[in-house]
Order: sequence, then C-alpha cells, then structure tokens
Amino acid sequence: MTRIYMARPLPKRVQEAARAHFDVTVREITTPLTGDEMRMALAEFDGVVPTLGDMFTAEVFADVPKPRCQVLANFGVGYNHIDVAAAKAAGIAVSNTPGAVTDATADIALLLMLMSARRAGEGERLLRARQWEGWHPTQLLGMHLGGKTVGIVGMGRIGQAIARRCTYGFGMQVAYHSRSPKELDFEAERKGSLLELAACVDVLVIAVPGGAETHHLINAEVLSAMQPHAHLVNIARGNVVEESALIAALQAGQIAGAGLDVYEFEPEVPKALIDMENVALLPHLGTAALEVREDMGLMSVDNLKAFFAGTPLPNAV
Ligand SMILES: NC(=O)C1=CN([C@@H]2O[C@H](COP(=O)(O)OP(=O)(O)OC[C@H]3O[C@@H](n4cnc5c(N)ncnc54)[C@H](OP(=O)(O)O)[C@@H]3O)[C@@H](O)[C@H]2O)C=CC1
Ligand SMILES: O=C(O)C(=O)CO
Repeated sequence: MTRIYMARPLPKRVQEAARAHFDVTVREITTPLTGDEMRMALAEFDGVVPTLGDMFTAEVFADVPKPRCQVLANFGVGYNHIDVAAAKAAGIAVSNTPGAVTDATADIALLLMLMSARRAGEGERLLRARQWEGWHPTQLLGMHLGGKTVGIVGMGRIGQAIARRCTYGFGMQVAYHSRSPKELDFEAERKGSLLELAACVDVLVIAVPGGAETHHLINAEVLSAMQPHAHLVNIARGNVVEESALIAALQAGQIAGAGLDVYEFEPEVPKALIDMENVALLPHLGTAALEVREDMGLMSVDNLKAFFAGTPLPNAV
C-alpha cells in the first residue's frame, strides 16, 4: 500500500480521509521536521504531507539521491519552505492548498487592521491590568478605518479577499501593488511602485508569497515612505518585512502602529515588538479555524489521491 508521512497531527477528519486510501504514518509532534526526519521521509515514504517550517532545501533533496517519495502535498498555500526546483529535479511533485485558506486569512488581516488602528490590544491590556477607570471622550483614540485608503501589496487571492472586506465592509478605498495588473470585481487603483503605494495609504497590508524574491520587500525605505499616522499589517510571511527596520520605524514614530501574524524568525518574536503598545501580535493565526484546517488537509489528501491515481495534481505548484 502507498505509504504517506504526515509531518504533523492534522485534524481527525483529515487523518481518516487519508487512511481510507493510504497507509498513513502521523508524526505526533508539532515542531518542524528535523533534517534527519526529512531525509527519512523522502527515503521511506511514497508521499509526504509537510507544512510550513519543514525546510525542504536543495541540500535535503541532494542527501537522498534515490527518494522513494514522489510527491510533497503541502498543507498550506505558502510553499516558500520547499525548494520546488530542487524537488522537481529530484523527480518529486509539489502541491499546495490555495483557496481553502483565503477567507480565514483575510479575516485575520482585518482583525489586525482593527487591532492596530483602533488600539484594541492596548485597551484589553489596560482592562486586564485593572487600570481602566471608565469611558471618557479622549481615551485610547485610534484611527477610524471608514473612508481611509488601504494599500495591498500582492493582489492575489488573499489580497483580493482583504480588498473586498475593506471596500464593502468598511467603505475604504483600495490601492495596490503587484507585478501584473489584475482583473478585479471592485474598484482599486494599481500604483506604479511599492514606494508610491506606501506613501499614499493609511494602512499597508502585506499579502505576497514568501521566498527569495519578496525577502525584505518591506524595508527601511518603504517604511520611511509611509505616513506617520499609517499602520502596517503583515499576514504573509515574516521575512517579507525586515523586522529590525520595522522596529526602528515604530520606535522613531515613522509609522503609527503594526499588526503582525507572522515574524521574520518565527516563533521568535523580538522583545522590542512585545514591549511596544502600538503593535498587535498574533501567533500565525491566519488559518486557525477547524473547518479551514480540515479543508486544507482534505485538499492535500485530494492531491495525493490524484497523484497516485495517475491524474494531474489539482493544485500543482
Ligand atoms: N498568516 C497566515 O496564516 C497565512 C499566510 N499566507 C501567506 O499568504 C501568501 C499569499 O497567498 P495567496 O493570496 O493565496 O497567494 P496568491 O499567489 O494568490 O497571491 C499572491 C500575489 O502576490 C503577488 N506578488 C508576487 N510577488 C510579488 C512581488 N514581488 N511584488 C508584488 N506582488 C507580488 C502576485 O501577483 P503578481 O504575480 O501579479 O505580482 C499574486 O497575485 C501565501 O503565499 C502565504 O505565504 C497564506 C495563508 C495563511
Ligand atoms: O497556508 C499557509 O501558507 C499558512 O501560512 C498557514 O495556513
């Protein structure tokens, strides 16, 4: 029977769906795979379900010259942890889970926009510290999102879902930056450059894929182009934002605040960020809902089923 290695315990429904078709081994711990575990998985299993943090680099593939593994059915849309070219050179196909993650991640972007602009974390901390002395007209005044402009870096599936929420839910204007123009079903202005976008928005939201091309895309230059009342939200990958530059920009008051779901050296979160009141910090919650994680897992299983049935991968990378 086809042997599948699941790199994390996935929801029960997903495990059952996989076991209905394959001989499944579930790794019962939640940390990223070690190099030895990745090499073992490539050598001993026909398919692997890896996820973010499992660093399938060119070196790992090179260490297993004759892999038994034929497919990496990634659990998650982002695949910057897999060297796809090296996988293909090793004869291993790669798939991901686009779409299943879109709405939930867009929701978290909006949550972070509100948390940062409306100072929600700060307010909750005040209350939990029992320091709230009651409502008054000038307490914790934040920025109202209605009528403001959101700038989206990466107008893909999640970027568009964020834009729709901003347009129809919050009455915001939308501007964006991406490498190619998009056919959109809502109004949005494509800016000529990232710097131009950064300079004109009240909230800048990052929704590009991770990887070499977007590493430190949001650097000191971009942050200094932003307006002092503007907020930065990152739901993409941590290292798209140069974290030291972000900390410096926040400390210098170059921007008003930030909302982060992802971190450059995840799960490390710099003390400087933790110490700042105007930063909302979430532990990579983008897709953290049972239904969403089930949909992601079932999509990975569908890719495995298609691959081993000899039909095209529904979500080939
Ligand atoms: N926080 C979380 O839990 C989650 C995070 N994510 C992250 O979100 C990312 C985006 O997902 P999704 O929307 O589905 O992906 P898509 O591929 O649909 O969208 C990404 C968009 O980014 C644009 N883009 C790519 N490179 C650049 C660049 N250098 N500059 C500007 N724009 C660029 C692309 O457009 P074009 O090619 O035209 O430039 C594309 O439209 C994932 O790769 C993942 O890393 C996803 C799910 C959950
Ligand atoms: O899907 C992804 O890329 C994530 O970050 C986790 O859902």
